[in-house]
Amino acid sequence: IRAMSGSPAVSLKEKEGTPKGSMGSLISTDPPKGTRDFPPEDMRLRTWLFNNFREVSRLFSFEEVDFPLVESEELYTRKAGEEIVGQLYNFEDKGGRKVALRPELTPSLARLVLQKGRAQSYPLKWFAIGQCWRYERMTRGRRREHYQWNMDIIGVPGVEAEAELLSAIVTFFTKLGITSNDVGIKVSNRKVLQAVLEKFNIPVDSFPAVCVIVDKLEKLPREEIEGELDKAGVPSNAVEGILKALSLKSFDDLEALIGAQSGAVAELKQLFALAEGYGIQDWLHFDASVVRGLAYYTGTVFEGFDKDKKLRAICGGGRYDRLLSTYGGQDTPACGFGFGDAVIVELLKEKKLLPVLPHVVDDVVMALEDSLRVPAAGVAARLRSKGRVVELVIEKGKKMKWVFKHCDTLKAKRLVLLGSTEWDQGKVNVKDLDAREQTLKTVDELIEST
Ligand SMILES: CC(=O)Nc1cnc2ccccc2c1
Repeated sequence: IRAMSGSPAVSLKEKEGTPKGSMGSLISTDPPKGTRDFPPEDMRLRTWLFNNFREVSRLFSFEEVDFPLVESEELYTRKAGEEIVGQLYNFEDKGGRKVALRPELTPSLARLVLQKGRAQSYPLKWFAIGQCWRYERMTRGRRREHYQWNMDIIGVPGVEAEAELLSAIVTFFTKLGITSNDVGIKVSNRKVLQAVLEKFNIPVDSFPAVCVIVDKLEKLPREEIEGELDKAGVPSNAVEGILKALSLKSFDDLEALIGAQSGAVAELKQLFALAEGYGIQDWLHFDASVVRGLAYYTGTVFEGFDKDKKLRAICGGGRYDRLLSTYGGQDTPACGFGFGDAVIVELLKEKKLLPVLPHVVDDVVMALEDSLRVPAAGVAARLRSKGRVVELVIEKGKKMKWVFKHCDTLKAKRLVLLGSTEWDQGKVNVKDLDAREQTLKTVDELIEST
């Protein structure tokens, strides 16, 4: 798009050496800061990844749903100090509505569940793949958008739901060639922290904020965490208890701290027993330090991590039994996960598991003279109606050397040439590029042989 010369509509970055088109200087061709374009090769990888997301969701009998990218800001105005809320990509629209580009998909899913109400037969097993946004002021150079795959189960109070979700995640990793030597899933339960806060008589409504704070334990210095806990109303003697609880390594330690009758222990034991049934136990690791950074989790929490510890969390999720009631709806048990499109690609690169995805066609069709372009279009149309991927050469003046190179790039299986000598006999020249044979065929014979 060339900015009109004279008074440009867009702010032009007049850099010397900016190529000058006929109408004026070039606008920036970069996408907005923190966002990506998907040119063909990158789009093929994204499509491949999303097709795997969809295939696993299908195997687990989940149904696809979708929602608008823009949502009312009130869906995300949680007060627990979450980073994702602090970086809301929000604005006021021309109708004065306070809206935001969604930073995650779960609130939209909860809204849709509430909208559909009990008209749905529970449990609901829904999945979505959607772009999520954040606005980071600091030029940390981090991305401002990514795509997330979400799977959610609504209406199942037991950990059978979490077990299904964990099995789906493992199925996905396995499908891509990732093993339990490469990746693990840390599993814990926020009821551990809840029990500790109760022991120190810390008010229940500070629970979400405390979770958001302690989720940063491995990212911020200890004194900063303690300062934030203090501001959240956690007495200093409780801090020790909290940190101790988060460092526990076994169910026995857990029972010793919060008692064998605690919900957390029972749920975790049952979840790990179910995992044995799925055969995914090698992937799961109890780790009390996992809390996740979203305020609304209430029970099981989990996150996928790479065992080389080079990358950020690959995916994450948990149980959020109170989210629907915070939106004024009926309390409904729910759990789900989010799986981003960025870290997984870094992991596949690390493990040399990135697929090679050339742009592949079946047949290349070319008229050797302009006078044969019309019949060539007919040949292409008939091949396409048989489901063949056809690249019809529509450029002018291409020679044989060029078209063979083009077939090689496209990994074409056949080259169909229309030349007047053969065409006068009603034939086309069919080159089988794999078998390196060529035959003259009528178009009918060509179509039949496809
Ligand atoms: C690695 C990466 O791209 N993370 C990322 C990128 N964009 C986001 C946008 C919204 C919420 C979380 C996000 C997370």
